[in-house]
Amino acid sequence: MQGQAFIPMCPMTSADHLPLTLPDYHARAAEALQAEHAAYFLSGAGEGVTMRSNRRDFEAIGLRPQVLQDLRNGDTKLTLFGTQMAHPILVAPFAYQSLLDEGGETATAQGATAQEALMVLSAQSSQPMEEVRAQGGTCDWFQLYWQTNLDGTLMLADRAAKAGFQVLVLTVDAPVNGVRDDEMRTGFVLPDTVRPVNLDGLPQPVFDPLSEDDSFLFNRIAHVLPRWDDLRSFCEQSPLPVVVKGILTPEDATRAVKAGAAGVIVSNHGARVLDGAPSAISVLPNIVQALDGSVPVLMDSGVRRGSDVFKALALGADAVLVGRPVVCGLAVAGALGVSHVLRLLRDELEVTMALTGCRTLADITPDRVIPDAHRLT
Ligand SMILES: Cc1cc2nc3c(=O)[nH]c(=O)nc-3n(C[C@H](O)[C@H](O)[C@H](O)COP(=O)(O)O)c2cc1C
Ligand SMILES: CCCCCCC(=O)C(=O)O
Repeated sequence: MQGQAFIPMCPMTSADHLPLTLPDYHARAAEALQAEHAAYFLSGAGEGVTMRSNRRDFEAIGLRPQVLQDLRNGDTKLTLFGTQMAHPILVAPFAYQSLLDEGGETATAQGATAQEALMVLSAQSSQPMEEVRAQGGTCDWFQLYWQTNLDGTLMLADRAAKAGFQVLVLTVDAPVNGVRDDEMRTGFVLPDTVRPVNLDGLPQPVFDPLSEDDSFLFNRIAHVLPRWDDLRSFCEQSPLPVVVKGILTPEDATRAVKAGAAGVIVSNHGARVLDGAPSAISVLPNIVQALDGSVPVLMDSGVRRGSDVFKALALGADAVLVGRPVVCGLAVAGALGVSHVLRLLRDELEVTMALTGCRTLADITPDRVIPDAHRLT
C-alpha cells in the first residue's frame, strides 16, 4: 500500500454524504420531494423577489468581532411570556407536514423537543392538535387564522387552550393565498389523505353561487376577512395571550399592540404571500423602535444560519422562527432531521456569540453588527 493513493471502495459524491449543513438539507429536500411538493414547501410567491431579499438583506449585514472577552458561564437562555427557553430559535408554524414525513407534526415536535426548541403548531396541521400535544415536549404555541367570524375563531382558540397550548399566534398577513407561480406550474393540490383536520366543524364562509359579482375576492370573500376591530375583540376574548404574526410596518405593529396583541412577529411569511414585500430583517429595526419594548418582538423569514439569528437579535428581535430549514430537516430525515437542523442553528449561534465576544443574549447589542456591510470600508 505504501506510496499508493488510497482509493475508497465506494467513493462518496457530494450528493452521497450525510447532510452536514443547512444547505445540504435544502439540496437533499429539493431533490427528494415531488416537484409539486417542492413548489409548495420550498418556493415563494411570484417571481421570488421577496425570497431573494430575505437572503440578500441578511447577507448584507456584517458582524463585528470582539476578542479576549470573558465567555465563562455563558448561555443562550431567555424568558418569553413567562417561560424560560434554552435558546431563541423557534419552529415556525407550517401546514400539512404529513406530506413531508409520515410522522407529520408529531415528528417535528419530537425533533424540536430534542433541541429544546419551542414549536408553533399550525392550525393547518395534518394531525389533530391534541395528538401532537400528547407527545409532551415543547409544542406549546398554536397558530391560527381568522375563521370566518369571531365565534369560529374563539372556538378554535378555546380548543387550543384546552389542549394545553400556552400562547396563540394569529397570522394576519395571508387573508388570501399569495400568487404562487411555481405551485401553478406544477399543479400542486392536496391529496385526499392530507387535510387540515383541526378545522373540521368550524364555520365556513357562505358564498352565493348565483351572484353575478365580477370580483370574487372583493365581493365574495372580503366580508369574512378580519379587520382591526375583529383583532381587538379577539384579543379581549381570547383565553390565551395573542401574538400577531405577519407585521412589516411600524404603523401596523403599533396598531396591533393597541388592539391588544401580547407580541408581534415581524414576518413576510417566508416570501409566500406578497412578492415585492420587504424582507423582515430590513424592517425589523424600525418596528423595534416604534414598539419601544412594550411587547416581545419576534421575527422570521430567511433565517438560515446561526449568524442570522445573531443579526436578528442584534437588531432588536427577542427570538426568531425558522420555517424552510425545518421543512427540509423533516423531509430528509424525519424527527432526526428536524433535531439536526435545529442543533446546527444552535451551535452556529453559540459560535457567532463566542467570536463576537457575547456571553449572553443580552450582550448581542446593535453595535455587534454592521447594518450595511457592503457600503462600509
Ligand atoms: C410550506 C409552508 C407552510 C406554511 N404554513 C403556514 C401556516 O400554516 N401558518 C402560518 O402562520 N405560517 C405558515 N408559513 C410561514 C411560516 O410560519 C414562516 O413565516 C416562514 O416559513 C418563515 O420563513 P422561512 O421559511 O424563510 O424560515 C408556512 C411556511 C411554509 C414554508
Ligand atoms: C388562506 C391562506 C391559508 C394558507 C395556509 C397555509 C399557509 O400559511 C401557507 O403559507 O401555505
